[in-house]
Amino acid sequence: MPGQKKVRHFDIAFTLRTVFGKHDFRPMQREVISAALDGEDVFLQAATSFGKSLCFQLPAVVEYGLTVVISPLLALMNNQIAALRAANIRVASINSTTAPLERKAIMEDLQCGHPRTRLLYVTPEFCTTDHFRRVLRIIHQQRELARIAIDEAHCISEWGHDFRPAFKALSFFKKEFPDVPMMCCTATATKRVREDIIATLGLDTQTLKIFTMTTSRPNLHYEIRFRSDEKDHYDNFLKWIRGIHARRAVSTRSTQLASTQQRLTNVPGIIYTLYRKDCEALAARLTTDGIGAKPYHAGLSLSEKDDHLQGWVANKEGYDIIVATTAFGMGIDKENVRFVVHWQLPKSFEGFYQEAGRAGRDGKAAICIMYYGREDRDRASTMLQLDHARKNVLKNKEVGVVENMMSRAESLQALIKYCENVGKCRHKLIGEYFGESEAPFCDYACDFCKDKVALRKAKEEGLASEEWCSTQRERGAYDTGGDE
Ligand SMILES: Nc1ncnc2c1ncn2[C@@H]1O[C@H](COP(=O)(O)OP(=O)(O)OP(=O)(O)O)[C@@H](O)[C@H]1O
Repeated sequence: MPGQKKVRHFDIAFTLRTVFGKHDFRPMQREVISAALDGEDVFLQAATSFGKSLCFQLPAVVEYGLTVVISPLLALMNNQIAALRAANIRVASINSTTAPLERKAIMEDLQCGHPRTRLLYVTPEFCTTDHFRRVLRIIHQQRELARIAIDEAHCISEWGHDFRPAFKALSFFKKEFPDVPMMCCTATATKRVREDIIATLGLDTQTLKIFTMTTSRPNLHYEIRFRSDEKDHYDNFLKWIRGIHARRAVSTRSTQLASTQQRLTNVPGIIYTLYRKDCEALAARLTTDGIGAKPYHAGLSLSEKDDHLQGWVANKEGYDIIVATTAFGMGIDKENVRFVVHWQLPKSFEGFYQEAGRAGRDGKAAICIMYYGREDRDRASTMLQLDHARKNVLKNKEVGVVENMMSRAESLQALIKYCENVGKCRHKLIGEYFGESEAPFCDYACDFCKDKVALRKAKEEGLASEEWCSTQRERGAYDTGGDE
C-alpha cells in the first residue's frame, strides 16, 4: 500500500518459480525486488539482458494494486506483454495500436478505482493526458496505485542518447503522488545522465536505493572490422556467415543439430544499418545469395514488420537475419541471437551498447561485429552537424535540445575513439565509458585480447588514410544521408 513502509514476508522465490517459471534469481535481482517491496524508490542500472523487467514485474504480481510501466517503444511493450500474458498475469497496454473497444474496456477497469489489471504499459506521451491523470488520481485515492516503473529511464535525460521530451513530464508523478514508489531502469546511463534523471523526477537522494551493476557482458565477443569506401564489405560478411554455416555442417555438429530439429542455417542475427535504403538493399542481396534475411524499418507497414519480427523470433526459414535500422533496438529479447553486426558506425556509444546487447541473451557466446570506416565517421559527424544546424535554424525552444546535441556529439566522439583504439580490451573500454571503476573480465572475448598484433595490422591495412579523408571532407563528399 503506498505511503507505508512495508514489512512483508512474500515468498518471492516461490512466485519466481511458479509464475515466471525461473529457477533462481540472478545476482542482485532479489535485493532490488526486496527494496521495491519495502516501498523504496529504486534506481536500477544494469547490463543489457540482466533481467531488469522482472524487478518491477514480480512486485506487481505479489503486491496489491496497479503498477504503471512507462515504456518508450511499442516493440518493447509488446515483447514484455506477450511474455506476461503467457504467464497468465493481468496485463494491459494503452498505445497507438490499442483497438478502441479494448482501450474502452481497460479505461473502465481503471476508472473503477480497484483495477483488476496488475501491470499497465503506457507511453510517456499518454501520461501527459488529463484523462489518464484523472484516472490515476482515482486509483491513488483508493490506495491502489502500487508503483510507477520507468523502463529505459535514460530517455528522461537530455544528456541521454535517446532523449524524449515527453519523459520530462514524468516529474508529475512524484509531485502528485509522493507516496507512490518509483522504479527507474536503464542499461545505459553515465553519471551525468543518472543524476539528471534523479533530479528531473524529484527523487530524494537521501532515501533512493541506487543499484548500479556492471555493464559487462562477458559472453559477448566484441570485434571491429576496419573498412574503407574503396571496398565493399559485403563479401567479408558473406564469407563469414557462410563459414559459420559450413562449420555447423561438419558431421558431429550436423548430427547434433538434426537430433534437435535445428536447421544448419538457423544462426539468428541482427544487422544494423543507418538508413532504410541500405537496410532494404542488404536484405535483398543476402536473400539472393541464399541467406535468409528480412528488412525492418519504420517505413514498412505494420503487417510487414510484424511478419518479419514474428518469423525471426520463431526461427523460420528465410528469416534468420533481421536487417534493421534503429527502429529495432531497445527491448528486443530473443534469447538465441548469435551475432549483431553494425554495418556502419552507429550514432552513439550507448546506441552501440544497447544494440550489441541484443546478442547472447541466453548467456551463450555471441559475437558483436562493427564495420568501421573513417568515411563513415566523417559522414556521421557531418550528419550530426547538419542536424544541429537545422535545429538552430528552426529556433527550436524545446527544453534540452542544445544539451542533447552536445551529448550526442560527445557520445559519437567516444564511439569513434573506441573504434580507433587498438591498444586496450574492448570490454574495459566499454566499462570505462560508463564510469565503472572495476575492469571487467575478458576471456579472449574481444579482438584486442584475442590477437593484438593482428588487430593493429588490420587497422593499418583496412582504413583510409586521414589525408585522403580530409581531402574528401573538403570536397563535401560525405554530406549524404537518407531516411532512418
Ligand atoms: N532470474 C532469471 N532467470 C532466468 N531468466 C531470467 C531471469 N530474470 C530475467 N530473465 C530473462 O532474461 C531476459 C532478459 O530480461 P529483460 O528483458 O528484463 O532484460 P533487461 O535487463 O531489461 O535488458 P535490456 O536492457 O537489454 O532490454 C528475459 O528473457 C527474461 O525472461
